[in-house]
Amino acid sequence: MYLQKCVDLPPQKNKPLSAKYIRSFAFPSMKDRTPIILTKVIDQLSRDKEALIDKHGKEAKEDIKTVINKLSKLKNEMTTNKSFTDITSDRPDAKIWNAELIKRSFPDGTPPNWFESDWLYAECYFYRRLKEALEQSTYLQNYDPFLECKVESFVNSKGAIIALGEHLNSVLKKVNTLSQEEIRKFLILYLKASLWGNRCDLSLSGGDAVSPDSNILAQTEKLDKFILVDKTPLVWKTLMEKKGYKILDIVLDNAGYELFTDLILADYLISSKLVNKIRFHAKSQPWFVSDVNPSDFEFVLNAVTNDLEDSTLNDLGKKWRSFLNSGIWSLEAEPFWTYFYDFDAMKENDPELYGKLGEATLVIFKGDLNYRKLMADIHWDPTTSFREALQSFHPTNLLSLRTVKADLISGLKPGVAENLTNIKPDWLLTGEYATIQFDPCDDDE
Ligand SMILES: O=P(O)(O)OC[C@H]1O[C@](O)(CO)[C@@H](O)[C@@H]1O
Ligand SMILES: [Mn+2]
Repeated sequence: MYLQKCVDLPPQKNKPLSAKYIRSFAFPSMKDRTPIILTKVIDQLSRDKEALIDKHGKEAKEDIKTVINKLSKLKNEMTTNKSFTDITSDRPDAKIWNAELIKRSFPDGTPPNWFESDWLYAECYFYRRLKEALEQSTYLQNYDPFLECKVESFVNSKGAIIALGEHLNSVLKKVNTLSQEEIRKFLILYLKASLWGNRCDLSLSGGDAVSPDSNILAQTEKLDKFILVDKTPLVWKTLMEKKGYKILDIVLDNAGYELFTDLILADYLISSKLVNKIRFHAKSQPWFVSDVNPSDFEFVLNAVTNDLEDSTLNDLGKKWRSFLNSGIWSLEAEPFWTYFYDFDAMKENDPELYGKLGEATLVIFKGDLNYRKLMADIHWDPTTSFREALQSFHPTNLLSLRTVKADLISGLKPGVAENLTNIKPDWLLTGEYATIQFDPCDDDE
């Protein structure tokens, strides 16, 4: 039986998460959630078939059929726990994936599989296989099966988007006369809006739309009790103490509403002169359903600029475009973000990117998957310090804004995790709770 090697255990202390532990979130995620995501991709392709044929001609029909067959085969491989196969692709990253497959093979040479591997590796491999099927086609090379649900998430959040946009606009009108205290207060407010934006990922919901409360700014205070660690004072201190030219990196998570909250924060940081330049980091391929690709970034910018109902949004959109044109903002999509690597592995495997992040005064990591990578996807004792859990990853001052959606965490005070387990056994999985965690730059110590 294919699940024979799974054990009836919860995640194991100080070990990477894996679907082999039946009482961990990785198990139902690999058994049910990922195959559902794949089924939805196949359904989406079937729905888009006519439009794709209209666009590319009837030759596309066979092409779509071949991709659907490959994806159905992938689903079967996953649900019957088949061994992983090499990535067949001309893209340079294939070599890295294929070398990893050998590295992770069992002692008898059998390649890794879906349920016994580390969960992070298996999940990332899934999205790489999805891309492989598209890459091998003629007409679907750049097809994004998650595009429609990402667009929908933006459209469904319109109320919250307008409210946030108008709030920022009214603050920026008086930005030059704000006191230090007011500048600090609004920084914290927009950091929290961006944090709670992370509740709206579409991977946990399997692609179903999740809409934010349209009154998110009024909500942030009420939500404070769900923030288990709040290091916002250190963000303020860091930005205040550092003099001269300040670069901020934002390692983005989800498209749609969450991206909009990130752009609001980024605008505020530039307009209040807390930083001088912001580099956004997106994913270069469809990733964990709702993660931002460069085209999703473009979509949000265009949607905001051309919004027919709200001229405040139009003004923000024009300003954001000018930030991009002048280089005050930039958008990058380095391959490292769509590998299987955790961030402890960055220094060794992408020293250039590690060095680049080191140029920044602060790097913000958004969301749950980035958090998992920060933690090397290890089930730490919850009282392990955030710093220790980061292991070798200390490129510069680092901030994580995460709503808690997977069974790992660090930096909690003794007793907090146990208490939450008593009152809400699934507290690690629902996105209701959040953490704002900070690691200072080594040079500052
Ligand atoms: O968009 P986020 O916040 O990274 O969340 C992604 C979801 O995907 C996972 O990383 C695993 O599928 C979960 O941990 C989380 O539910
Ligand atoms: Mn995501």
